[in-house]
Amino acid sequence: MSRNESGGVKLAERDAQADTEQRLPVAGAAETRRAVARIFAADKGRATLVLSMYTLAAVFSVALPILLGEVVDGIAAGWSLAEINAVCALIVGCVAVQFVFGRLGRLGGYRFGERAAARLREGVVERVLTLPLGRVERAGKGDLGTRTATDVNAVADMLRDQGPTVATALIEVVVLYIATFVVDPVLGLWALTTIPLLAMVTRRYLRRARPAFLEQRAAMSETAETLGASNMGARTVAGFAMQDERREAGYGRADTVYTKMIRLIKLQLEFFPLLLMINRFQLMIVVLVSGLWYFDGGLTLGTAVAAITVTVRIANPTNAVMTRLTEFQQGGAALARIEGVNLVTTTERDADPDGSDIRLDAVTFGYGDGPDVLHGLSLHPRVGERLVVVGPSGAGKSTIARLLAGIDRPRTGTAHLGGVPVADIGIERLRQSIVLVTQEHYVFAATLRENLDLAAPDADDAALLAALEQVDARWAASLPDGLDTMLGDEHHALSIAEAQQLALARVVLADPDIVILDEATAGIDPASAGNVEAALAAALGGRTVIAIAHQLQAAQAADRIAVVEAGRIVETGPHDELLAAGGVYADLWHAWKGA
Ligand SMILES: Nc1ncnc2c1ncn2[C@@H]1O[C@H](COP(=O)(O)OP(=O)(O)OP(=O)(O)O)[C@@H](O)[C@H]1O
Repeated sequence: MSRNESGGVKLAERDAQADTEQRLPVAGAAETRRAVARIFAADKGRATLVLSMYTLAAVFSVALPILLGEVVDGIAAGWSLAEINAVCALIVGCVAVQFVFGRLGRLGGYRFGERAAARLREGVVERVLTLPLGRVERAGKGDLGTRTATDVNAVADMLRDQGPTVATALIEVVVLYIATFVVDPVLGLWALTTIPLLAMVTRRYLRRARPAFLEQRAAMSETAETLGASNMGARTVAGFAMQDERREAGYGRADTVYTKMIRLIKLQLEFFPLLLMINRFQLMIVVLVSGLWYFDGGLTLGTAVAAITVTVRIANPTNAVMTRLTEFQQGGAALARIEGVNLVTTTERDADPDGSDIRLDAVTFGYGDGPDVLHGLSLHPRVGERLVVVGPSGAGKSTIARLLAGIDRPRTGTAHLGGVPVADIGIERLRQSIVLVTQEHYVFAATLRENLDLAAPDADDAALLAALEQVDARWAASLPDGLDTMLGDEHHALSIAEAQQLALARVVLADPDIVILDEATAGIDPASAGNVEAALAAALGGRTVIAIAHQLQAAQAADRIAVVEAGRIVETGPHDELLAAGGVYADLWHAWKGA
């Protein structure tokens, strides 16, 4: 099977698997409420100040209808012009004060939201970085991507924009209800009569909307997953004429999102007209009662006007709260998903290795619920040895690398570093001992210096340049701004080979005891790959190097070669010995030489 074909089969297998992969958990309502409480507790002072501003703004705003009622009664009682003017001036004063508190509150609310969103974003990224790589991979790129980007943005939007609006409106509603009691306690009670109805309708809506929002967001994640897979594997999709299949998969996902959205819209179409009716009903009750009472002589005209004006004003903030409930639900669903990342249970990784002896003993391993791909395999690289692992495509070479690097745990048998299971060693500690370099390299949109010193924050420029030289990265010398050159697609884009050399330079700088290279020079053209490998070998002298290689050239120079076939080690020994033995390695060598 050619490399391209093997890649195609793997893509198809892995993509099909993505559906059944272990999704990250989603937090329940109680956990989400605790997350909200944590957000507020983290900036308690500012939150209290902002809420006080909102309350003051609401209090000064209800002064207007109450004072208006006073003016009406004052006119009826024969107030002088000066008295009327004084109350009107008071009204203007209240409006001005309300405006100032309102603006300050909004500004403070926005700042609070911005800071909370930033903390949330940092928190989730930090958490993802502490998760074992195997768990992150199983979560699926689409799901994780949606949680760390789309969901965090939705919560940020809720905290920054919707949050202050809803908080202001909620406080206004409460203050307005209190005001109806201040105007007249009996009318206040009448205004409250529609509350049970409102609570019932809202509760019913929220109960049905929460799962609907969660389902809609999950469907969006799955769409991102499917489209991402088609995108990443575009060449393979074309090579295997899988366009129709992929298109159908995309349509299928989009259809699910559409169905979920329609369900939500239907829920809202039921809820909002009901809300409007309840508002109107409340106003009708207060107008009717205060009107009848006024004509009966039990109420002054001013009190009736004040009660009706206050009740009219209840509708606006109530609607503002309810309309934004939708965004709040979206934000709540997004927060539940972000909080879910914190709920991922991982075994405590606190084992402390004694030395740098690494070994696999009788390990079996398979992906997910799939069959074993390694069968009782043992491999013991000697300390300081350069061991090359070769074998046909799909034999299990990369899987060996993953077990040695502690990304996955064996099903049975042991993968030990310094006498303890590799997968039990804390990520930070493990990275001091082992670095795995694969074909996937990431070039950060940052300077060359920043791209390098993430592997060794204390290294000076001379050390960074020496590391580049040690991996034969001559291109670095001709960069316009040297180590200060900005890298990344929008600045100075590196070729695949250059990005691989950058990754290898990071290994030199990180200086771990054990380096695992999984086809780490595959993107470099074969002629230069030899130079890079020789330079790297010199740089890594004294380290244990386990290299997975397709190019058998690398094997020739190794201390020892391990040949893997169908998940088992079938031969080990130095090049000359294996060649003379005339077994699997000799066949591979001759085939490679012939090619
Ligand atoms: N993430 C995965 N999910 C499911 N199966 C996988 C996954 N990765 C590898 N496999 C399967 O495990 C087996 C061993 O794969 P592995 O990548 O270790 O082989 P390899 O020798 O490194 O192959 P290659 O030389 O093509 O990279 C193959 O059958 C492969 O299809």
